Amino acid sequence: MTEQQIVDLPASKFLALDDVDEQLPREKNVLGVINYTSSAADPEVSRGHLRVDIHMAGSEADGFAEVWTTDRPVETGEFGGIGYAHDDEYLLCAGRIAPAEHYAEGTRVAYQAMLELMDSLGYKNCVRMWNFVNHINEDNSEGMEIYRDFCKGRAEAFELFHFGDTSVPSATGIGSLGGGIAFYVLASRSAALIPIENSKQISAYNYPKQYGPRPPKFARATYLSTTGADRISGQIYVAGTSSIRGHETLFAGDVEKQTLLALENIAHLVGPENLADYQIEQRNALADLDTIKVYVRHRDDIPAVQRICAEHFSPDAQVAYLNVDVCRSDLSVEIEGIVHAANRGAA
Ligand SMILES: C=C(O[C@@H]1C=C(C(=O)O)C=C[C@H]1O)C(=O)O
Repeated sequence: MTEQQIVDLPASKFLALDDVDEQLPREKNVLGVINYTSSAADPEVSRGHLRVDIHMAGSEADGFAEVWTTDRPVETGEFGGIGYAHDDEYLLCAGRIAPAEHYAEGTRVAYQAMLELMDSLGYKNCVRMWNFVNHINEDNSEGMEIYRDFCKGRAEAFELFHFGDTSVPSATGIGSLGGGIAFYVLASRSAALIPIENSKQISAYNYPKQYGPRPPKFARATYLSTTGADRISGQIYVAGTSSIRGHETLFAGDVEKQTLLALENIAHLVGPENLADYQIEQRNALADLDTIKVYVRHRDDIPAVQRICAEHFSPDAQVAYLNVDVCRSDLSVEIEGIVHAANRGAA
């Protein structure tokens, strides 16, 4: 594909879990269905697209399905325990690490399979990753917090594949309700990406050692556009964002203040001042965020978090609330989303 041929950008939306098959758009092909549901299942591709069940909801009524669609034909397969679907421009793949006493090695091996698959299919741009870690704040059998254990394996795998800090994807690393560790990835073949950091936060890959032996390797956001020259009409994938300034957690124990700071962090991240550092000309605000996931540690806090979010998000945005743990035990809330359609006003 040459730079002149314009490729569409990925499309995703949330559907209700019940009857998801009935609701799948008939005029499109399905790349993947990610069920945020009440049990875990290995990735599978028997229906001509990628399917994976991630244990993120106490009951099906609290869950939802994230559906990725495309106009191009979809091919599926499995490689080293990784299920995948791709349409010649975008690859969606998923893997799982069974419950274990420690996770660094299993994470490294599963990530290696995923990175090898990307290489072999020609998807060199790792756009966005989601990681769901059961017992994320508990210690492994050697006394290391499971999130830190996971971060170690991930850092090792990226290192083996020569991913420098500025080529890691934006990501989410969040608690789940069961199933060891599950992950899925969106990668692109010809669409270009720019990793974006937040000038008000230290890059996660530069966090000091107090947060674990290997830092979390992810970008704060990824700008994805059809060509490298297009700094106007791309999408922005916002990583899981929390109440962190510099590298420090702020407002521990105050969920409302933590929600407001997480929102402020996202507003700055996707806003014109931060994007100007990357010559991206978009004037986004929180109202431009869509397909939003809000992770809340304590179920009782959900109404307060919902109230604050409703004041900032577009009434038309899709927003899912999930009651799970967050990567640091002093964080009560975390928010992610995608700016799908750019607000193109010149910066
Ligand atoms: C909230 C933070 O990190 C979380 C953990 C991530 C990971 O390990 O992949 C990515 C984003 C967040 O889900 C943060 O460090 O700011």
